[in-house]
Amino acid sequence: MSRHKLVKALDLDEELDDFDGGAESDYGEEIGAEDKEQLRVGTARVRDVLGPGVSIRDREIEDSLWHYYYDVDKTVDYLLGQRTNSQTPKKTKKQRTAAEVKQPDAPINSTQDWGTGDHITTSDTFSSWAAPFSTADFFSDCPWLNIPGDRHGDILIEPLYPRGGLLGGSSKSDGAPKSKLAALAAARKQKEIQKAEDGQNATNSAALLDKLIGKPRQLKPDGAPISSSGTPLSAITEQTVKEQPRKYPRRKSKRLESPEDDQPAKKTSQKLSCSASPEIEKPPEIIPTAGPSVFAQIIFGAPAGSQQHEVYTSDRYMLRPDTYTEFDFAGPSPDDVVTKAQNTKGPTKKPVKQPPQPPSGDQGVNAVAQSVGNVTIEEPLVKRKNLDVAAEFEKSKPKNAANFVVIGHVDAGKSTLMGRLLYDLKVVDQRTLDKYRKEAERIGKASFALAWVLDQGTEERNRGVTIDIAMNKFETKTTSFTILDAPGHRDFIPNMIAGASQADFAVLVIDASTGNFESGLKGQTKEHALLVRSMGVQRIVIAVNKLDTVQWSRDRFDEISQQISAFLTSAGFLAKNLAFVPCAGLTGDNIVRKAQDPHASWYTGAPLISLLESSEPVTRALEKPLRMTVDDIFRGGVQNPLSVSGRLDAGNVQIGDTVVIMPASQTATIRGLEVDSESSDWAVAGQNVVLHLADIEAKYLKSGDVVCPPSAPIRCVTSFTVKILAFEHITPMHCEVHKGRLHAPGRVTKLVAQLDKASGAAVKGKKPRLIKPGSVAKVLVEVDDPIPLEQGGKVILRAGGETIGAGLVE
Ligand SMILES: Nc1nc2c(ncn2[C@@H]2O[C@H](COP(=O)(O)OP(=O)(O)OP(=O)(O)O)[C@@H](O)[C@H]2O)c(=O)[nH]1
Repeated sequence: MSRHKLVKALDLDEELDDFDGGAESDYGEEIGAEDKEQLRVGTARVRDVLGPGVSIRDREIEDSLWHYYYDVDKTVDYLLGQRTNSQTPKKTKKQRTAAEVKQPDAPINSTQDWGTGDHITTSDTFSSWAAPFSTADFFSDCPWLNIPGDRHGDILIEPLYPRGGLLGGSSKSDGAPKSKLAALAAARKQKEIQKAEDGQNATNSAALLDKLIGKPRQLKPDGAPISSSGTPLSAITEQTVKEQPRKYPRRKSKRLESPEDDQPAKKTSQKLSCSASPEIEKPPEIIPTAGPSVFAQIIFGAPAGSQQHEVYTSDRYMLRPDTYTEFDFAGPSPDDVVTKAQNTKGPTKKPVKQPPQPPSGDQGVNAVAQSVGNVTIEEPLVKRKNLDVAAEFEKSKPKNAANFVVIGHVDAGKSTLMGRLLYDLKVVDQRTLDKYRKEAERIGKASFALAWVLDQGTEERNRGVTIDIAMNKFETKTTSFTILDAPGHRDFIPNMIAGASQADFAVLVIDASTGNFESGLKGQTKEHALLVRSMGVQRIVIAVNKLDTVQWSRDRFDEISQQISAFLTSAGFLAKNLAFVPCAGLTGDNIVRKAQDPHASWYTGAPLISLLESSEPVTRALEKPLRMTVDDIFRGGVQNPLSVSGRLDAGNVQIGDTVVIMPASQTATIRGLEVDSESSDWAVAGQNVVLHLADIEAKYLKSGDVVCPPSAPIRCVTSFTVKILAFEHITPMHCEVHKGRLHAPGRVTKLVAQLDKASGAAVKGKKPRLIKPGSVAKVLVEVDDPIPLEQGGKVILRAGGETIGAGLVE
C-alpha cells in the first residue's frame, strides 16, 4: 500500500481508517531499528510491571508504548484501564453525570473517559502521572483563558456527513473488522466528541494561543523544533507541498509538553483550528494539481517561471496565444475609441488620440469632484417675439372652433357614436378599425370595436366602459371640433365634470332601446344634463340612439324627445338650443350620412354632423387676462422636459412669456407651445394647447392649477359664495368641491338665501335651513386649502358619491 498522500489538513483518524489492517505489515517495514529496540525494551518493562497474571499481547503493549512515547508507566496504566473496563459494563453517554459533562476543568479522576471509550482506573501504583489534574491549574497563569463554561464556543464542529478518508475511503462504522489502529482512531473520535461536550475548549484555546504566539510544541520528524505560528498564511498557500512519506512512526521519543497531550486520543484527533498535534501544526504544503485558469492568468499574470499564456495552448482552452493579442488596459477601450471618433469633427480617418490618463488616488477623486462642480447646466435662452397675438389670430382667419362634451347614461352608445363619426369622416382609417375589430373579437367584445377608437385604455377596453375623458379632434369645412367623450358610469362623474368644464356645448346620447331609456332617465341622463347646464353649457344636441333596436319607431323617438325636452327646459335650457336627431351609431345611420334603413325614411331632418356644425361660433375672451386651467402635466423629452396641457379659457400666450402658476405662485417661462398638436408661436382663448415650460419644477404643478400672467394672477380663496342649483337636499354639510380637474375637501358652512329660479332674486322670508332638490340658492362654501377661483367660475359640490349641487362663483 502506498503511503504517499497529498496532505492538506491532516486528520489522522481518517487516515487510519483507511488502513484497514494494513498497519500490521507497514509497522514492521517502516519503523527504524532504534524504535524497534525501544519497543522491545519497553515491552519487557511493561510485562515486568504488569506481572505474569495479566494476559496482554505484545502488539497491544507496543501500540501503547508508541502512543506514550515509550513511557512505561503510562502504558501500563492505559493497559490496565483497558482491561478493567473490558470487565465492567461501559457507561453510556446518558449515564454520565451532569457534573462529569459540565465541568471541563474538573480534575481527571478515575472515571474520566480517555477517548478510547474506556474508563481508566487509577491506582496509587500509577498515580505518579495520573494524579488529579486540573486544566484550570495548568492554565492558572493565563487568566484570560478562564472563560465561563456557558460562553465557550464550539471549536470542534462535527461534519454533517461522515467524511471519507484521505484516499476516499469512508469511516468504517458498520462493524466490519478493523485493524487495531483503526479501532484506536475510532475511539479517539469518540473521545473528541466527548471532549467537546465536556467543554475542553479552554484547553484547545490554549493550544491555539500557543500556536499563535509561536510556542514550540512539537518537533519536526527530524527532531528540530518548529514554531506553530512561524509560517504566515500567505506562505502556506504559496507553498508547494511535496508528497511526503507518511511514515507511521514519524515522531521520535520527544514528548509533548502539555499534560493533556499525554492522552493518546488527543494527540491525533485535534483539528487544525485548535490542534496541538505536531503533524497538524506544520503548515500544510499544497501541490498545484493544475495550472492557473485563463482568467486567473489574465488577472494575476502567468506563474513565475512559466512562459506567459503557455497554459492556454492546452486543448482544454479556447484561447491560443496565436489567436489573440494582449489587451492594453492603459489605453482606451474599443467603445472609447468609437465614441471619441464619433464625437470628433472632421475626417473619420484621423487617428484617434489617446485620452489623457486619469490621475490616480485622491488626486483623481478631487479632480472629478472639481470637474463636476464646474459643470453648469444652461437653460436655452427663450426669446420672446413680442407678437401682437390678437392681430396674428385675426390674420390667420381661423375656423370656428368648438369643444363639445358627449354625455349620457352608461352604455348609451356615446363612444360608438363618436367612433362612427370619426370613421365616417375618415379621421380613422379602415385598417385601424379592422385591427380594433379583430382585437375586440378576440376578447369577446366585437360590438365595441367602434368605441375603441376613443376608449384607448386597456382597462376601458377590457371592461367595455369609458373611465376618463377621451379627447379627439376632427374638422368640417367650417368648424374645428374637439370631442370630449365623457364616461357614463356614475363612479366616474368627476372625470365627466372635468370634460364638461371645457365644453362649449354638449351632445346628450340617449339609448332608445326598450327599458334602457327609462333606466337612463333615472340614472345619469338627467344628472349629466343638469351638470353641463350648471357648468354654463347652453346648447345641447340630443342623439336618440340605437333606434335600429326599435325598428326606427317614430313613436319611440317622439316619446323620448318629448320627455327629454320637458326635462331640459325645466333645467334651464332654452327650447331653441335643443336639437334632436334619431340615429344608430353602430350602423352609422344619420351620423354623417342620412339613414339608409327604409324604416327611418320618416326622418327628413339633418344628420348629427350638420347639427354640430350649426352651433354658434364660440365667443373668445381674447382681451381678458390669460387663464388656462391645467388639465394634465407630463414630462417630454430633452428639449421639452416639462409641459402642461389644457384649454385657454381667456387671454392669449406666446413663446417667451413669463407666466405664474397658481396656487403655487411659481413663475415659469413658456419655452414652446403647441396648438392642436402643432407647433405655434402663440395661442388664444378657446384653443387647446400644450405649454412647454422652463424655469419651474414639476413639484409646483398639479391638475386644476391655473396659468396666469404675473400681472393679473387669479385669486386663491378658502371661502366663497356660490349660486347653486341643488340636485339633492343641501344643509350645512361636508362636501367635495370640484372645479374642472381640481377637487378639494370642503363644506357648506352657510345657506345664505333661497333664490327665485326665474329672476335670481333672493326669496324674502326666513333664512333657509334646507335647500330642496331643484331649488336655486346662494350658499357659503369653505375649503381647507386655497383654490384658484374667481367670479363666474364653475363649481360642482358632491357628497357621498352624489352631485348635490352645481353653480357659479359669485
Ligand atoms: N344596436 C345598437 N347597439 C349599439 C349602438 N350604439 C352602441 N351600441 C352598443 O352599445 C354598447 C355600449 O356602447 P358604448 O359606445 O361603449 O357605450 P358608451 O355610452 O360609450 O358607454 P360608457 O362610455 O361606458 O358609458 C356596445 O355594445 C355597442 O355596440 C347602436 O346604435 N345600435
